[in-house]
Amino acid sequence: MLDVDIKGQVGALPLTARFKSEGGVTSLFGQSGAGKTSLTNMIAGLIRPVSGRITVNGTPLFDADKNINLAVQDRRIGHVFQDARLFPHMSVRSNLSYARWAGRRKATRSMDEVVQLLGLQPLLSRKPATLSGGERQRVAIGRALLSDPRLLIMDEPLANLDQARRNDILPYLDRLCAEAGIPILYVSHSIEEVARLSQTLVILSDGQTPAYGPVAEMLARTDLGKATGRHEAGALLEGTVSHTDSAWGLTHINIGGATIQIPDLGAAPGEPIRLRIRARDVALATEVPKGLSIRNRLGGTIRSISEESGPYAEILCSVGEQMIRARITRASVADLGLEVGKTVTVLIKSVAIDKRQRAPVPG
Ligand SMILES: Nc1ncnc2c1ncn2[C@@H]1O[C@H](COP(=O)(O)OP(=O)(O)OP(=O)(O)O)[C@@H](O)[C@H]1O
Repeated sequence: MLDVDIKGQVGALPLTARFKSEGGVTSLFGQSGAGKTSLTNMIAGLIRPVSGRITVNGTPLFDADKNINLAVQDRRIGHVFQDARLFPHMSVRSNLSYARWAGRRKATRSMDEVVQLLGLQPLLSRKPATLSGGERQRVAIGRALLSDPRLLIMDEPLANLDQARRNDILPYLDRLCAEAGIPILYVSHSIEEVARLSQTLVILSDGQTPAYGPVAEMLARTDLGKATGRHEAGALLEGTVSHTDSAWGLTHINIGGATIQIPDLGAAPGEPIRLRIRARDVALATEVPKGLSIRNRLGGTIRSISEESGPYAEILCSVGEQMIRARITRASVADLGLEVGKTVTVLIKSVAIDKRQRAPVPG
């Protein structure tokens, strides 16, 4: 449980942050300069807020009214930065054991467990300079975990990696987020990472937290366009694998009352899956179309239409209990007579959903 309600100042930027999360992975999402790093530095004790309080699992780290301001080392926060910051002269094994020693606590996780979780065994005798950026970040995460933190802060851990290295490390982050057993604050300006890894999403915009809540709910909100970035708009569907049609190479995902077909994921029936569907990959029809190549045709109801002046409109549709966003032209909205409450067929191209957008539902 993470409870933050603080005001502070970083250079010229006044920062006011208020959010609560029930644990698991909380993502702090915002554009560059929104104040993400400054906020995590306040939580970690590197910058002092002017007022308010910060509580992790019931322990106050900072409370201006009660004059509580725990020192950085007493906050027990594992901090993973964009650059791994490993000791260059030490092997991976020594970097990990140093963290354990520096933590000086009875760690809840053994070295073997952490090595296993992050796939570090083949790297143990190597020096940081011989590792790839993704491998270095995995070691940095392992080191942070071994200091037995009460909270793990990851500040854009993938920011310095190219797409191929990101794809290498993401499955480890999936496991970490599902199995870490401690709250994680994950800072990112990639909506893909946020949608994949987190349960709670906190939006940070111009030093303010205008909204926070369950990630699927937040991504379905069309009023947060400025903070989340329009081009990335999409919605998160949660479902389970029904079966894979190997003749056509398609996995069928049950999203509760409807099925979506996507390129074969190699996932077993029953496996929980998250799918981020980008708004620009969704089209709407007022009648069930015939002679169309798009396989995913879901019955939906329009719940909101964004008021915009540009050429595009964002439409939020409910499909069963889930929400899907469509980005279409305002001209189409007018031509088709789309309005709130109208039933539509939601069309999603199967090929638009690739493996990079698939994500397991964190446990
Ligand atoms: N020590 C400082 N002194 C003065 N201004 C600062 C300081 N640190 C940060 N700022 C300013 O505060 C604002 C927020 O910076 P911050 O690094 O927290 O943003 P961010 O959301 O983490 O950005 P990015 O995604 O680019 O890392 C920026 O305008 C930055 O220039």
